[in-house]
Amino acid sequence: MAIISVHNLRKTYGEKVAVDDVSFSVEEGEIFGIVGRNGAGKTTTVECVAGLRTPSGGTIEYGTAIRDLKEQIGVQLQDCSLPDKLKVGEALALYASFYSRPADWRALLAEVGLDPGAAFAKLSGGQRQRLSIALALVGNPRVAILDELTTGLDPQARRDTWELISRVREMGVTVLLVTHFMEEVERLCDRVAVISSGRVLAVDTPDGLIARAGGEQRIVLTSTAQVTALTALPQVTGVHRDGDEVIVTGTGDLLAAVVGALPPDQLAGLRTERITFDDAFLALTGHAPG
Ligand SMILES: Nc1ncnc2c1ncn2[C@@H]1O[C@H](COP(=O)(O)OP(=O)(O)OP(=O)(O)O)[C@@H](O)[C@H]1O
Repeated sequence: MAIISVHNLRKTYGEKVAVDDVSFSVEEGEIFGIVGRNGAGKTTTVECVAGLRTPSGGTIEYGTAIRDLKEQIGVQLQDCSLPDKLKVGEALALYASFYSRPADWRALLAEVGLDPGAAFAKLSGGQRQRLSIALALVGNPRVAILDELTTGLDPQARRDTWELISRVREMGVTVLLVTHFMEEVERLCDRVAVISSGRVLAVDTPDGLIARAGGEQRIVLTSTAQVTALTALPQVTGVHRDGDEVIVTGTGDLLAAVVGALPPDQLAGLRTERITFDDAFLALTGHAPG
């Protein structure tokens, strides 16, 4: 049963079409990713889902678990900011007072690993993001919308935040995650909608999207390899140099074809690489994420 179903969503700001035609459904209990580069329409889409913006067209349906958007959809939007001197515990207590059935905010703070006595100004980037997750959860929502949570975080803080997002799902909260980090999508999301210029290009599992990239494989060789011998192979779809390496992409039995086409001394350092969600994104949208 879908907890959120978006049908042909459109949102314009004057002449500007921010969201052109977006449709997707989020199942209860999943982490659903919305991925696309800057300006693709991700934030506008989730703001419409959260009831913070009025769509210009299309419909958004909610499952029976959502009776009141404000109560049952918790939102963490980009750039959370609070008064410098406000303490973490005070912020949680204040936000809890907005809801009819708030979570136990002390337990929530323990879960995200924050000291209730810490002042907002003293928090690191990662701690601020953990606070924003706690604020999104304090109303005991059924769905949490998390928008670009890990942008600007160092790798450790990003990994900690990913762990926390997994725990949010384990608490039974459905997560709608906006991101342009492909690694985040691969690690966290059950399914993902790829958005470009206000339109959905694909909705699938991360693995499904990778498979859609044409079942392409990639082989990396040292730069002494004879590129012309490779481009003539029917299995090869692309050859390009990247610094000291030659990257060969293709389909079918690419490895055997490449090994057969080159003398052994040119096969030194040969390795095969897994196609990543990054590659799939590139194949779908024609441009790199971010
Ligand atoms: N209030 C607004 N008024 C006018 N244009 C807007 C407004 N909000 C967003 N836009 C424009 O709509 C388009 C989609 O913006 P949106 O913020 O939804 O994209 P996004 O995918 O979330 O991008 P980002 O990753 O940069 O946040 C952009 O071109 C943006 O400049």
